[in-house]
Amino acid sequence: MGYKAGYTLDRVPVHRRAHSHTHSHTHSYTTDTLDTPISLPCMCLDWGRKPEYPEETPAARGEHTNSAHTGPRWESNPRPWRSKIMVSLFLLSLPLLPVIITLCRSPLRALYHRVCERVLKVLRGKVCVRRTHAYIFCVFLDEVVRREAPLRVLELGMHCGYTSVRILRLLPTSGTLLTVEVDPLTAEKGEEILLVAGFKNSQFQVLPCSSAEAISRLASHLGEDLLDLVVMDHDPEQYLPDLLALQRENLLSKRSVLILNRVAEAGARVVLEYLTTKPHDYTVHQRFKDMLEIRCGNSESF
Ligand SMILES: C[S@@+](CC[C@H](N)C(=O)[O-])C[C@H]1O[C@@H](n2cnc3c(N)ncnc32)[C@H](O)[C@@H]1O
Repeated sequence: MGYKAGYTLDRVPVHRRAHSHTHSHTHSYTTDTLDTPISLPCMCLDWGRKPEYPEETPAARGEHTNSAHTGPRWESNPRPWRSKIMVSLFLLSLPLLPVIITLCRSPLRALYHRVCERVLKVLRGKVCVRRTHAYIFCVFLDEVVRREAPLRVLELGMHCGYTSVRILRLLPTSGTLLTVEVDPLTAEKGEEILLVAGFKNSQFQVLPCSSAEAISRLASHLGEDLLDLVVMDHDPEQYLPDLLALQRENLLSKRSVLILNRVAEAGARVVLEYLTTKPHDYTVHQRFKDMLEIRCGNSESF
């Protein structure tokens, strides 16, 4: 089999070494640590391309592509394992890329810094908005729970239990929390979090179902009691249907308090409109950003 001219990394023409090998390759470079030349074009950039050496494919040699190899694979077809090694080396060196760019003094470094700054800015903006909202909502909620010291609390939308923990830690000793989460897996994790946080099953109950379903079964959980506090943090489109269901089931008293989160969302508009049409039944006690505290009954009932 013939060869074409090429040079090793130490500038030795390839043909001197290629004689001792059964294969030689076009545009090959070798290092002293490897016995056979490495075909650089084969490394990783030729995925999906047609074979550069059609005469060396198993098909061209009359072999079936799935046939079992009798000898070591690298002897009959050396490229795949070399390619894998080179791809692995390339991938392993990727984490070093920022260090290399930072060390070299070039316009590339300035560009790299600018890209990093932009990415951080975008990420920081997104993360902060969410964190701030969750935090402000909990501060808002904490203040109401401290002030009202509710004994029976219903939370709609537990997710993984962050607000549940905040409520539970402020409840009076005999206070209990019923919390609803429609996603069963999330409800399971949320319950685990409450238990790990140190709360007991006598203090809370997780209802893994929709808010509508939970409300229809709530009387059996509450017995003679009514709800002192209802926290709506699930689906804003469900706020009005759920409020109407709570009324129908006679689960609210003249002293019940409702906390609604994310009322700026389009789905919550109908509940706000409804509340304005019932000034004798509901009073907006405070509004902060998109959070509302509503009292059942007008201000004279308090
Ligand atoms: C914004 S997250 C609640 C966050 C939680 N209160 C906290 O701060 O930790 C809304 C949750 O409500 C759940 N959810 C949405 N619609 C629901 C429904 N109709 N009934 C019960 N849960 C619902 C979602 O699965 C989601 O986990």
